[in-house]
Amino acid sequence: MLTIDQLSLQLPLYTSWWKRDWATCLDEFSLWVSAGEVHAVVGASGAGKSLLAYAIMGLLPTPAYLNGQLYYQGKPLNASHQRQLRGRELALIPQSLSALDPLVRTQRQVAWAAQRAGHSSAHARHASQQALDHYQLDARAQQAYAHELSGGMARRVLTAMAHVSQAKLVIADEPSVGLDPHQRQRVLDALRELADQGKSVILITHDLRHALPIADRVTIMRDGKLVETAPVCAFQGSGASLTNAYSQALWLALPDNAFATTGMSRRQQEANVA
Ligand SMILES: Nc1ncnc2c1ncn2[C@@H]1O[C@H](COP(=O)(O)OP(=O)(O)OP(=O)(O)O)[C@@H](O)[C@H]1O
Ligand code: NI
Repeated sequence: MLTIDQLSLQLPLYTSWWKRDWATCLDEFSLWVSAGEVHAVVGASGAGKSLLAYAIMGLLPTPAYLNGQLYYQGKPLNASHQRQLRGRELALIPQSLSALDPLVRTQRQVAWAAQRAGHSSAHARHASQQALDHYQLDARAQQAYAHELSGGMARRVLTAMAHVSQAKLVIADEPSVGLDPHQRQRVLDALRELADQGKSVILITHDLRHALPIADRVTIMRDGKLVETAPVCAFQGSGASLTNAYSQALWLALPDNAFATTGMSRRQQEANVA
C-alpha cells in the first residue's frame, strides 16, 4: 500500500538571524505498510514522527530538502499525486488541534470532510452524523466552534473527519493524547476496525502501551532514524526477540515490565537507552 524508501529530510535551522544551517530531521528512514495493517511508529518527542506524517501527506513546511522515495500502491507518490489523494485516499488525524477551522461549527466541519471525500451532500450529512455519534460528540459539541471544544473533544472531531473520509490510508498522529481511558479505547478500536476493513493505518505515538494492543507491527524511531521494525509479538517477556537495545529498553521501561525478567535495574535500562 505505502512504501517509504530511504527518506531523508532536512529543514532550516537558524543558529542566529543571519546564519542558516540545515538540520537532518529524517535520516534514510524506511517503512512499508500493507492493506489491513495497523503499523505503529513509536518514538520520543522530537524523533521526527510528525514530520514523517507530513512528508507522506505532502504537507512539509518550505523550504525543505527531501530525498528518497515514497510509493503508494506501487506508484511514486509525488506532490501532485499527494494533492489529489489528500482528504480522499490519504487522511491525516493531525497532532495539532489548530488544524480545525475556527470559523466553522463541528457538525459542518465533519460534513465538509465527508463531501470532500466524494459523498453526495445527503450521504455526507448521514455519514458525518454517524461519526459524530460514534465519537460521542453530543448536540452541544456538534454546534460548537473549535475554541469551544475541550482538547479531547477537538481530537475526536479530527478523528471523526478522518473516519468519514473513507481513506485507504489513515495516519493518526498521537490520536489519543488528552483522551480519558474510555475515549482512548474507542479511538484506538476505531483505528483497528479501519484496518480490519482492509485499510492501512499508521499510528504515531510516543507511548508503546497504546500501540501494542492494536498494532500488527511496530517501528521504533529515534532522532529521525529507524531503530527497528518488529511484529507486535516481539514485545513480550524480556524482549529477547527485539534486535535493538533501545527497543528493548523502551519495552522494559513500561510500568508492567519494570525490573522485568532480565533482572536489569532501571538504571541499567536507562544506561542501555543512552
Ligand atoms: N517546521 C520545522 N522547522 C524546523 N525544524 C522542525 C520543524 N518541525 C519540526 N522540526 C524539528 O524536527 C524534529 C522532529 O519534529 P517532529 O515534530 O516530527 O517530532 P515528533 O516525533 O512528532 O515529536 P512529538 O512527539 O513531540 O510530537 C524536532 O527536532 C523539531 O524541532
Ligand atoms: Ni509529533
